[in-house]
Amino acid sequence: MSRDTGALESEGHTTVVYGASELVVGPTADEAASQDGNGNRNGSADDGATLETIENGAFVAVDGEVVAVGPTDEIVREHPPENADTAVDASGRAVVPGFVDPHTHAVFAGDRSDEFEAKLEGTSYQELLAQGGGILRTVRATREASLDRLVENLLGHLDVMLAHGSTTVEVKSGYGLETETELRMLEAIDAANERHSVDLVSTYLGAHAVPEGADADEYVDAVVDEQLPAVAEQGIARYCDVFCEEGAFSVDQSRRVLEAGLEHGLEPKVHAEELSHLGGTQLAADLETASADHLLYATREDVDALVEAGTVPVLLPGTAFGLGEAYADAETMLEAGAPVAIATDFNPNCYSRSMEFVQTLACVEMGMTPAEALLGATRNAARAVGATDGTGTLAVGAPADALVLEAPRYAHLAYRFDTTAVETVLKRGQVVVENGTALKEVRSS
Ligand SMILES: N=CN[C@@H](CCC(=O)O)C(=O)O
Ligand SMILES: [Zn+2]
Repeated sequence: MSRDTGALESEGHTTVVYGASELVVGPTADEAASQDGNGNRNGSADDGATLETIENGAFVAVDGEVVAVGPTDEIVREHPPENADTAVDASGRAVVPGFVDPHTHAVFAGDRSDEFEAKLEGTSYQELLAQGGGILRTVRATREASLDRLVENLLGHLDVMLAHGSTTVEVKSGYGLETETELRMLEAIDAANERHSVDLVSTYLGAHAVPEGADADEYVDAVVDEQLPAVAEQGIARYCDVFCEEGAFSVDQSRRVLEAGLEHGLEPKVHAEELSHLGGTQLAADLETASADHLLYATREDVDALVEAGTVPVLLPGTAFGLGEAYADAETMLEAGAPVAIATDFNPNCYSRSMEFVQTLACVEMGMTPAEALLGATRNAARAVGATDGTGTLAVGAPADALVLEAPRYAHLAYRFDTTAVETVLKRGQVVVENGTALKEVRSS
């Protein structure tokens, strides 16, 4: 993740956001200090107790970094809004940290809307894949797409994500399944990160599917011997991920890929227990991966292993929603003390770019509270992508990535499921979305 790229120059810039009916700073101090920091399940049952909020709150940022947070009267006395380069009157509005979307496949080409219709008629996700559809179909379209096309597609998605409050987004490769296209996807992510004010975290996912006509073991050889060294040489991926699933990669094959990634300096992540229980979660715990993602079929033992390993469970309720599957057991994870994160999983099989909708699903379908969902979309999501600089909070020292809601309470994020509740987005202390519309400064050429 790069903080000095994108369209924004923040040197010397001062920002004051004041008058917020509810300013969400982040998790309560105790939780932030604790190992789990998951919210209310181990402590108070009071929803609001999980987040530090300030009534009539304000914050100040200098050079895109929060330098003061507190009650508006105290803050504006020291930092009069009229002296600031950016001043936002948030009266009657909740202000929350910008969302971190820690799991997306947002760079791709092609259209799979007809597969949605096939699924409605009863064809399963795995059947589509076995017929050369699904991921393999997007692979064919992505291999044919130029770098410029992929960058433009991704920038368009980032505009939508930003307007829905995502200020940091993880993006995976995985629709190339050969060196040239995997590198082109990672280059597209790198180029979009340079040009767009959303911060991107880049993940290499060469082991996303077995290419058509290939043998899985031989393909793993190609990932380990050819793709990974080439990706590492370019230095444009932070993480290495693998789809550990029947019909994709076994636990042993997944381990080979992730261990080879580690040798090349890429931190591991796993798509685990999405469509069946295969053992990817135990592998994640064994390798102490940054995150284990999906977890629809994870057992209590798996969850305990994740907690022990300090691996963040990333839940993707949009995928279960789209596939009509049962949801991951978030409540068991929270009760076990796991710092549950949530993500869109935006991809051609899960067409949602909205972390707000994900918060609604987290609450309505997975039994999370609005506070747990917001923590999952901010601080815990930041942990899943290794952002340890305060991203996902508005505490002093954190990047000043903030959302002003067209609503008086943060609970509206999960409560509403119509249009966006996000009115204004600040990235590193500068307004990049106003009245729900991305400003042209969001992108550079
Ligand atoms: N499950 C594997 N990968 C994606 C889906 C990608 C696709 O269907 O194109 C996921 O995380 O949901
Ligand atoms: Zn995924």
